Amino acid sequence: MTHLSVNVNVAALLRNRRDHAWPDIVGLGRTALQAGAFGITVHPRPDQRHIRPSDVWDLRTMLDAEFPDRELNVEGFPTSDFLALAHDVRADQITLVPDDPAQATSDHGWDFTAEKAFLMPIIADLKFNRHRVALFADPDATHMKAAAETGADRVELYTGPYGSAYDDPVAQTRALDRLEDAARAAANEGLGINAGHDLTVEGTARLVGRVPSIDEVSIGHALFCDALSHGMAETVRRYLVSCDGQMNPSTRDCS
Ligand SMILES: CC(=O)[C@@H](O)[C@H](O)COP(=O)(O)O
Ligand SMILES: NCC(=O)COP(=O)(O)O
Repeated sequence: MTHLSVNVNVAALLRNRRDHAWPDIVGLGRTALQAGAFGITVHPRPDQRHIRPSDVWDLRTMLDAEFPDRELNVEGFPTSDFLALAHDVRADQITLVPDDPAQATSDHGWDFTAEKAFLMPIIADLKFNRHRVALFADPDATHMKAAAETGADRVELYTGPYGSAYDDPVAQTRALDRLEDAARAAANEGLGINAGHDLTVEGTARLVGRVPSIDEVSIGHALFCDALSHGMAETVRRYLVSCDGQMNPSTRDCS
């Protein structure tokens, strides 16, 4: 079964628009977990455009008190501030992403060969402190040997090109083939496989149907769009069906 980790970045983006106490990030996370999500993902960026360190602490407090069997996945570029936060909140999983602070969003994986010397000591220290380490990776089978050589536990396959090809069947199939090849290569190197970015309820079902070995998908943007129409609990239930590789009977309505 592919685990679902709900990324709550966009709820924090909405909260910061007026900086009131709503939407309630922790409350939405709680509803997602109550509906069956395996975990919560956050990406505290340096400019705090959405998730703030205080949000991460609040989510950790809720998880410890109410869902000790679920996980907190903290994503970000390994600055000293980021690593200190991820360590101090006892992130179950830390997903290292090669984002420049000015980037609009995450849109590429690591250059594992060029960044190996930089990443290896960081990964070794995180694993020593009992964090699972995932590295954001382009879906390229030829990159997986170098990814494994960093010592990481998993790769998170970047699904942006796949997700954005929702209206181009040829491009979507090509992207899905790349993801399947990359996942196979990652598994052959002993890496666990996560996936994320621009996944929808339909795209997740197709992806997991093709690559059932995926350990975890982290989904935020499309899931919250759907939750505007269907509510968080029902939306999570739909994404859990997709994480089983099954198409939902309901259509995705992001209106
Ligand atoms: C790593 C990745 O693809 C996403 O998890 C990322 O967190 C998206 O960041 P924004 O929500 O800031 O676009
Ligand atoms: N790692 C992907 C993630 O956490 C959420 O990405 P998105 O669904 O908001 O594009």
